[in-house]
Amino acid sequence: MTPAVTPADLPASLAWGLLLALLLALGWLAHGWRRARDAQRQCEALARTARAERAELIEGIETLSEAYSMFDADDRLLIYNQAFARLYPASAPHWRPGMRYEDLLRGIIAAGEVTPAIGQEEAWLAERMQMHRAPGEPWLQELPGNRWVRIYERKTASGGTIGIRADVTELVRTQQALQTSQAQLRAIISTAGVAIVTTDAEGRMRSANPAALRLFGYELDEMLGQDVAMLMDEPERSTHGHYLLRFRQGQGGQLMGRAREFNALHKSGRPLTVQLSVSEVRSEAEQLFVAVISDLTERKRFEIELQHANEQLLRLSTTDALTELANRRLLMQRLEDEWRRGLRTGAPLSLLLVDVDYFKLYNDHYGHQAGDDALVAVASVLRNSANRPADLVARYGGEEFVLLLAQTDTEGARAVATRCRELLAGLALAHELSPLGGGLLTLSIGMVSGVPYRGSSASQWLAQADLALYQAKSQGRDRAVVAPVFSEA
Ligand SMILES: Nc1nc2c(ncn2[C@@H]2O[C@H](COP(=O)(O)OP(=O)(O)OP(=O)(O)O)[C@@H](O)[C@H]2O)c(=O)[nH]1
Repeated sequence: MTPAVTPADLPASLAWGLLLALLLALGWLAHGWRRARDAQRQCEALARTARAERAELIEGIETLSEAYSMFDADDRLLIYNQAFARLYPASAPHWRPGMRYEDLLRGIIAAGEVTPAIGQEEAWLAERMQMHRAPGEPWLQELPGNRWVRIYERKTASGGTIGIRADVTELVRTQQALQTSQAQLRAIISTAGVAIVTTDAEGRMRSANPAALRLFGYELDEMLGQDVAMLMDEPERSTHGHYLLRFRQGQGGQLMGRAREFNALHKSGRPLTVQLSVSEVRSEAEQLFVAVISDLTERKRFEIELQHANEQLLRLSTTDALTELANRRLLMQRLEDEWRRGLRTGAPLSLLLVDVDYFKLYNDHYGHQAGDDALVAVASVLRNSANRPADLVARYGGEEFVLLLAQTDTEGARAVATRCRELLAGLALAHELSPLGGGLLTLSIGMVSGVPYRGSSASQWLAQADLALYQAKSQGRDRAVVAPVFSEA
């Protein structure tokens, strides 16, 4: 049996050697422990830094108004902000870090959160994944409720994908409203009955609606880019350039927005009367003029015809058909007018009531047609006897006539009466059955002259003329008698 060796049996040098080795081992262990502890501390510090940086990153992306998402090179979800989750609220609660983009997308599609995917889910997914793998230009995605996001994706250096989504609903809706109103405007312009021509600030035509092409007779390409003066007739054609220049210099412009008549020109050279109204449309980019033009040519022609017809009607309603003298209606109007004027001004007025003598006998003897001819001849004599502009010769009825002589006193009236009888005598119209004037047609005239006064009236005055005529008849006819009703002027 081998006896046990005790330290006391070892030589002293070996003991010292062992002790040294032990001390060295202890030192080495202590060093290793310190290194391990330092490494652990470093790791903890790095982890803290990483957590702090991630927290800062999250804080940073949460401050973005846009939705933010990031997927790694394996297309697994790394990080996203709440704005991204708010865009797809139904599927977002199921998102987990590390989930694949395709699965996230399937969740969105299944929840019906992308409008164009509804009803064609697989096809849309395939197309969307292709875009996601090779992102290009930003694009618009429609979400339910006519909401819109603008999506921009790009690849990171490590092969991941960053997605930025901006809610552009308001912008898109504004554009939609604008497009709707533009479409409405286009429809109105193209179907409008009035011509609408737009020009730039230099007067070059930018657009013309179908009514404008019809009105002016041009094709659209013959008008576009041309000076709008080609549609104008003189004098507007020559002055338009100057007017436009002055308008651009801030002078003139008084015609803007006001409808006015305008001389236009058809392609054929035919003049057109149009109504023109021009408005200025000024944006930051440019200045345009919009002209609304309606054709007045037909209306103008119709107006002239109507005016002629009205004049004709007025003439007919105030003219005696046989003699073409004023009729009784016009006489009574003028008599009232002159009466009132005389009251106001104190001017004298005369009235001659003229009657053909023995006209019944004339008719009976020569026939009614000859009687008509004789009345026409008498009318002509009377007309020639009273030829001042203010005189009025009227057929009062039957074979009776009235001469209304404004601003004429008794002497003037007598002179006119004498002229009537002499002119008729000059015609020497035979009236074989008349016992007067050597078998010629003669006239009896009752006259009234004076200044109208209050308390009397035009009709009383006419009655006095009738009385004077009656006296002329009873005194033997073929004469003129003055009624003593007014103070002689
Ligand atoms: N041809 C024709 N005759 C007319 C017209 N208007 C009235 N007369 C006629 O004129 C005649 C007027 O006759 P009276 O009123 O008796 O008067 P008179 O025969 O002229 O006799 P005194 O006036 O007394 O001299 C009638 O025979 C009417 O028929 C007309 O438009 N044409």
